[in-house]
Amino acid sequence: MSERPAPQRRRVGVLGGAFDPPHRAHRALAEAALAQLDLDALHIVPTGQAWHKARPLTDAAHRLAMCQRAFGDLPGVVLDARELRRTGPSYTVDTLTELRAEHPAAELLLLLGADQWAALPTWKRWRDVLALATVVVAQRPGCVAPGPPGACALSLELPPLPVSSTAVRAAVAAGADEAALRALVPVAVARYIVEHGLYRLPSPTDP
Ligand SMILES: Nc1ncnc2c1ncn2[C@@H]1O[C@H](COP(=O)(O)OP(=O)(O)OP(=O)(O)O)[C@@H](O)[C@H]1O
Ligand SMILES: O=C(O)c1ccc[n+]([C@@H]2O[C@H](COP(=O)([O-])O)[C@@H](O)[C@H]2O)c1
Repeated sequence: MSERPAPQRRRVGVLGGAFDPPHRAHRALAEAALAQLDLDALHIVPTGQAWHKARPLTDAAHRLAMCQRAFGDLPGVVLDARELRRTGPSYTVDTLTELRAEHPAAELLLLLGADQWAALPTWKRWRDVLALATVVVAQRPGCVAPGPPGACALSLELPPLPVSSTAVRAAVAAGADEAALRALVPVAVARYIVEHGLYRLPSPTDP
């Protein structure tokens, strides 16, 4: 008697970030995850209140609109605004706990750049994060990331991409136009930044 193959567990990826703004490395990370991890869905989760970042984040509505433009066309992507709706600091353990309840049988795969993998021991209830999800790490230029002692993660194949949201904001503040921004962020995000005047330094003529 032939045995039936065990049903595949649903695989749900989670890519969280401030996305202030989303840039080409975020997009490459999402594409690599979809291509390499056999995901049924990839939740893009913009951070509500980033307790771990010193600067205030740009309005949630702008960051969500830019995520729509950066990731919305990728198959399987779910724009997940739960952290924007939640009051109080955004903790990944809360998001994963909710996703676990919504997808009880699924494997959750949490995507992290190497900097956040190295910073994991500073996260709220980080051991619970590791129990709730399989961590998948993308290397990041300039960051050697051993992760917490004894903790394991999968790694994503991704060429090193030396781009950050900090560099994008600095480029706009230094006067980069839409054409120059396209090297750093997806085309539709570059257009959105310029149309909405995001990240510009206030000029003396501004009201
Ligand atoms: N160039 C990159 N290569 C690999 N991972 C990245 C890269 N940039 C961001 N990430 C990862 O994407 C996730 C979201 O990052 P985030 O939105 O904070 O962007 P950022 O570029 O690090 O922002 P900022 O410069 O404002 O700190 C994090 O897990 C981060 O490690
Ligand atoms: O839960 C935490 O304590 C925690 C601490 C630092 C970062 N995170 C999450 O990790 C993701 C990437 O963080 P960042 O700073 O690179 O945008 C994002 O979803 C953050 O909310 C989560």
